Formats: sequence, C-alpha cells, structure tokens
Amino acid sequence: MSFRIQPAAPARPNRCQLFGPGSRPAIFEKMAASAADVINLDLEDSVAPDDKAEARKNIIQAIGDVDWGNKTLSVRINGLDTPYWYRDVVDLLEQASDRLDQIMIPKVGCAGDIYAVDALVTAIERAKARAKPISFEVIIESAAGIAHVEEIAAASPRMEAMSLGAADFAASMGMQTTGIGGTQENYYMIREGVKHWSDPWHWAQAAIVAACRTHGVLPVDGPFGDFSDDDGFVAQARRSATLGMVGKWAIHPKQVALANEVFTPSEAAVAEAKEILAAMEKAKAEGAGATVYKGRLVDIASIKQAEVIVKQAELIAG
Ligand SMILES: CC(C)(COP(=O)(O)OP(=O)(O)OC[C@H]1O[C@@H](n2cnc3c(N)ncnc32)[C@H](O)[C@@H]1OP(=O)(O)O)[C@@H](O)C(=O)NCCC(=O)NCCSC(=O)C[C@H](O)C(=O)O
Ligand SMILES: [Mg+2]
Repeated sequence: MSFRIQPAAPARPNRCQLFGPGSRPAIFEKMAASAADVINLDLEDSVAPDDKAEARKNIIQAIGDVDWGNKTLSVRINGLDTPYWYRDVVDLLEQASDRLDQIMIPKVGCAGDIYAVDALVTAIERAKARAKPISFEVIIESAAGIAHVEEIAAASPRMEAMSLGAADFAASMGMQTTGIGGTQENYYMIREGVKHWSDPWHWAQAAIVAACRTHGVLPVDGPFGDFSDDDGFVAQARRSATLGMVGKWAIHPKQVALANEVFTPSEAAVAEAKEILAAMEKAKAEGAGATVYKGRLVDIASIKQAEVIVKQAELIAG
C-alpha cells in the first residue's frame, strides 16, 4: 500500500440509477416507487431543446412534491457546451427544495469543467444559505473525458460518482457502432474459424474504476440501450461488477431488478467471504499469514477481498 491510504467511496447503495426525462412528469411517481437506489431526472439528451424550460419547471416542482423516500435524488444538467447548463444550475439551486441531493454533469472533458460548476453551485449555496451541500456525479463519455479521467475524479470534494456513458463515448471515439453498451458484433477475435467476442467497453471501465478508487468516488456503469435484451444487460452488468463498479443505469423500469440483483452480493458469495475471514482469523491465531481454503491459497490480501463483499452486503442491508 502506498503511503497515501485509498479513500473510501461514499457509503450509500448505488446499485441502480433509474433515468427519466424531465419532460415526462407522468412517470416521476413511478420512478419514486421503483426499487432503484438513485433517481436521475434528466434535463439533457432525453429532453428536446424546445422542452428544456418546461422540463426544468417539472423537475423543480417534483423535487419538493414527490415522496422520493430514501433514494439519492439527482438531476442531470445540460453539458457545458450548451446554452442551457447555467440556467439548469441556477434554477435548481435557487428554486428546488433541499431534497435535491446531487447534480449529474454530462460530457465532462477536464477538471476545469467540474471547477466551473462547483464555483457556480458554491456561490448560490452561500447566497441562499442552503443547508445541505449538493454533491456531484459525472459522466465520462468523450475521448477527452477518458484521457483526463483521473483529474476529473479528483476535481472537487463534491464528487461522489462517475459513470461511463457508452453512447456519447462511442460517438466521440469514432467507434463503428450505434449500439449503447453490450456486445458489439464486429469486436471479435477469430481462432480456427470460431469467433470469440471481446468487450470494447472494458478498458474505459477499468480506467474509470481505477480513477474512482484512487479518489474515493463510486464507479458506475452507464446505459444499456436494448431494454428487450435482459440477458445482454445482465452479462454487461456482471462484467462491470467483476471489474469493481458498484451499479448500473436503468433506462427502462424493467432493468432495475436486473441491476439490483447483479450488484447485490449473493448469499453464497457473502457466506464464502465470511468463511475466508474465519479461516484467516484461525490462521492468524496460529501465527500464519496464509492458509488453504477449499484447496486454494488465501492470505492477508484475501481478507481485504472478502471484506469488500461483506461490506457491500452490509451497506445494502442498511
Ligand atoms: C425508453 C422509454 C422511452 C420507454 O417508455 P415507454 O414507451 O413508456 O415504455 P413502456 O410502455 O414499456 O413502459 C412500461 C411502464 O413503465 C413506465 N415507464 C416508462 N419509462 C419509465 C421510467 N424511465 N421510469 C419509470 N417508469 C417508466 C410507463 O409509464 C409504463 O407504465 P404503466 O403504463 O403504468 O405500465 C422510457 O423508459 C424512457 O424515457 N426512459 C428513459 C430515457 C432516458 O432518460 N434517457 C437518458 C439516459 S441514457 C443517455 O442519455 C445516454 C448516455 O448519456 C450515453 O451517452 O450513453
Ligand atoms: Mg450521453
């Protein structure tokens, strides 16, 4: 371990982030009643330019009026390359109730993007004597974003979460696909005439996880566009969870249960993690730093691995 201890990420469940357009207030109550840990009301790409002002009003009203329970409530503002974002921030911070927890900043390309939003948010919070500071989550969805991912993760103490936005990311990178996440038909290797598909999102996800874990931020997998393909969603989510991500977006309510299941450690995984901890306690009492569990080596690093799973389960159980 480095002299610098790795900071813990925020201790709150983030297994599923359910999105809904701010221009569609009829679904807000349904979103609130869902089993998602995080709600993302959208002002950005699911809202047409002519509907932006109305969507802002809908969201501001719903933040105060709807019972969001104990969910993390977040609003995705427009990108810093648009004329909308400052009005999103000003109206949300000046007019929405303190129930708003978080702002999601899309298409961040550098730490300066976060600095700009932070400066505006901080000024309004002071002017309005806001009781609860707003936290930030960001989307990495451009070549610049992934190139500067570490400085972005470190950009502000408000930073709580970071997602991969597969659609804009693919476009920015010039990838030959219109798919949003998941298996890509042409991303394969071939051996003895048999195709083996690989994962084109893997490296960006791994870079996001490393930046997030270095700076105490929650790494999250973004959207999976084909909401008719449950198996594809689950396979993508399992890969993300294996890499260290804590959750995934749902762009349709049917994806919420799928994400919750994947990102909740199974009873068997928790039981095994606890058995490893017990085996290592016994080894320690006997003066050993390593032992054998089910025919394989476990040592002091295994304690940390097992603790990840046990702590995750405890966090979700509340
Ligand atoms: C995708 C949708 C447009 C589908 O909506 P709809 O046609 O209404 O779906 P269904 O008829 O199957 O709906 C079944 C019932 O569920 C309710 N519903 C629908 N959507 C939601 C929702 N998001 N939350 C809660 N409830 C919802 C319907 O009202 C039906 O209810 P009932 O009649 O009572 O049975 C729609 O799901 C949708 O708009 N999804 C969110 C889209 C969105 O927010 N996109 C932005 C995020 S993804 C992105 O931006 C890309 C990213 O940035 C990147 O670059 O990768
Ligand atoms: Mg996007």
